[in-house]
Amino acid sequence: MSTIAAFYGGKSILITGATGFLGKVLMEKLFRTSPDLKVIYILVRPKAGQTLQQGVFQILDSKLFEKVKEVCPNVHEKIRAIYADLNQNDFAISKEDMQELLSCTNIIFHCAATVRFDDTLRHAVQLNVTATRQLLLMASQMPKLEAFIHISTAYSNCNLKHIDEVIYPCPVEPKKIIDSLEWLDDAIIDEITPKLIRDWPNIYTYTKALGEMVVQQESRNLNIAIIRPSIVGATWQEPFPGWVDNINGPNGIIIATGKGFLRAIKATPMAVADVIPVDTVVNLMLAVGWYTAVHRPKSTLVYHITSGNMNPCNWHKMGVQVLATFEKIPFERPFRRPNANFTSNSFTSQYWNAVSHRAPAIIYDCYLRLTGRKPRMTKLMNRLLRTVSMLEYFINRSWEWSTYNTEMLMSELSPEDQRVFNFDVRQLNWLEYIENYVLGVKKYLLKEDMAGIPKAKQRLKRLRNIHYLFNTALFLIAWRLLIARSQMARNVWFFIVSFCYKFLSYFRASSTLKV
Ligand SMILES: CCCCCCCCCCCCCCCCCCCCCCCCCCCC(=O)SCCNC(=O)CCNC(=O)[C@H](O)C(C)(C)COP(=O)(O)OP(=O)(O)OC[C@H]1O[C@@H](n2cnc3c(N)ncnc32)[C@H](O)[C@@H]1OP(=O)(O)O
Ligand SMILES: NC(=O)C1=CN([C@@H]2O[C@H](COP(=O)(O)OP(=O)(O)OC[C@H]3O[C@@H](n4cnc5c(N)ncnc54)[C@H](OP(=O)(O)O)[C@@H]3O)[C@@H](O)[C@H]2O)C=CC1
Repeated sequence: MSTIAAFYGGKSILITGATGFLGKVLMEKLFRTSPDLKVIYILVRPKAGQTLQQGVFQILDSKLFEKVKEVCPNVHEKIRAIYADLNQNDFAISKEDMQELLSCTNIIFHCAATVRFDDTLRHAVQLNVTATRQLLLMASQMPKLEAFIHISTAYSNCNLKHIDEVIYPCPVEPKKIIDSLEWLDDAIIDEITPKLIRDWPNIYTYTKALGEMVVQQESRNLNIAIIRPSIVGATWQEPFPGWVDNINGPNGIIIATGKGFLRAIKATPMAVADVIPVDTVVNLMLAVGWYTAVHRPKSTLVYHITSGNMNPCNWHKMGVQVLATFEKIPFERPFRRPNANFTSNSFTSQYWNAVSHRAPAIIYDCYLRLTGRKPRMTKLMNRLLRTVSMLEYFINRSWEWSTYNTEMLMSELSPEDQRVFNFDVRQLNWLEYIENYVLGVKKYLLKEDMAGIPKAKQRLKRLRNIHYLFNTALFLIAWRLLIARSQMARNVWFFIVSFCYKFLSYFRASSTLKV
């Protein structure tokens, strides 16, 4: 029997961000390995036109929870959804619900966050910093609390090249920022944001760093641990390979490439693609929850869950395998044939954007106009290029994350726990993982049927022929224009034509002689 699975039996667990990508996989694993847990409280913000119960059923109806329903048929009775908005004071939780949470919770997993790179500083601080502070305050009033697990990101200190499993101080105290946001107006906040975030690439990573500082400062005598995953990708093994449910990070790029919208990207091919499967992250989270509660380390431990130092894969290898998978399993109705160029040069990148992205979009919009339809491709392309430009920072650099605490924890687990809660990324086969990832994007994100593959392959052939035809026509037009303007081009042209003519005459003469 797994010690970790047994530990969660009979426990009341509070999860924030349970409706998100990581939160759902966490709940699934908890129910599957510890079906005898008492209850999972989830803090859910109200959604228009949906009751809390409908929201829970929607989550449980997903394919992700199919196995759970077999091992834990009464799973819906063990989820207690609580109305909460982490942007509000006291999270807008009712008095009764708050009382229940305070008196019953044993373990907290704090996953909720805004992961948008372009959020306003006010909103990102509210969610990633102030809400964390408020949750810690709540935690300090929970008599039965055994562990508080805070989910941060490996990029919270991405302004450094080598990152240790420690909490780094931020230049400005989180409390000062929280206080000043109360009285500063939005226009001034926008103005000072670049000065505040300094060498962090975006508001998201900056506010996650502030969130960690808050955890350190407000930890009181709680048992706390911080987990820092790198780029969280589709499931590797559990409950089945390839599960994804949002377009963040690589997912959107895989769709844009597979659909033929994105054909070049400014990336450093040899930079480490530090993707980490979501089930690996969840296994570490559960192991950390157990270790923190049972072993009660004296200080707040930080755990890195990254792939680069143990089993590195670079963007070149990842890109080549993604493209190879599109050959076998193409996406339906692509705009152009998937192809991609990596370039680390700004000038070449702009050239590709003009030739491979903007020009085809303009041509397609002209076609839509001519056929009486509303043009839309240029707008879509501009939004995509804006998104890609925001991700570029992360695909043009490599970082080194130390993983002493994560390795220490691995060595503390029994062989059974190492198997059930496997977070040893050295066993990951990248080629297999990437293929399943792309397949998962097709099935679970795009909801495409595998029966459509032959038709998609036919369409790709047609697109290839159109591509060749278009390039030949373009070449001939360019050549014709060149001939009209340059004596040298004319001479070359006449030389080639007369050479071909002589060759053909010789060939005809020699074949006539043979007869
Ligand atoms: C040398 C030779 C090599 C040969 C081979 C070459 C092959 C190359 C081919 C490439 C194959 C693919 C391989 C994978 C490459 C992957 C690159 C991946 C980069 C990953 C970087 C991740 C960085 C992670 C850092 C930190 C990790 C974390 O801690 S948290 C999670 C990260 N958070 C996010 O990812 C959120 C980012 N998103 C946002 O902030 C917002 O979405 C936005 C600001 C980018 C856009 O916001 P907007 O207001 O416009 O609205 P929104 O509704 O959100 O979306 C608008 C449109 O944009 C599309 N969209 C959104 N996200 C993505 C995305 N990631 N990729 C692509 N498209 C995206 C979305 O569909 C919307 O489209 P429309 O509705 O049609 O307008
Ligand atoms: N995905 C990744 O690549 C990485 C993620 N992380 C970290 O992992 C954690 C989870 O990320 P992930 O699951 O990918 O993110 P998602 O965006 O998928 O999920 C975010 C969750 O937070 C909830 N949330 C947002 N705002 C509020 C609010 N005001 N009140 C209540 N709940 C709210 C969302 O609820 P709703 O469903 O209502 O929107 C959702 O459940 C985050 O802390 C993130 O920083 C770290 C590294 C990489």
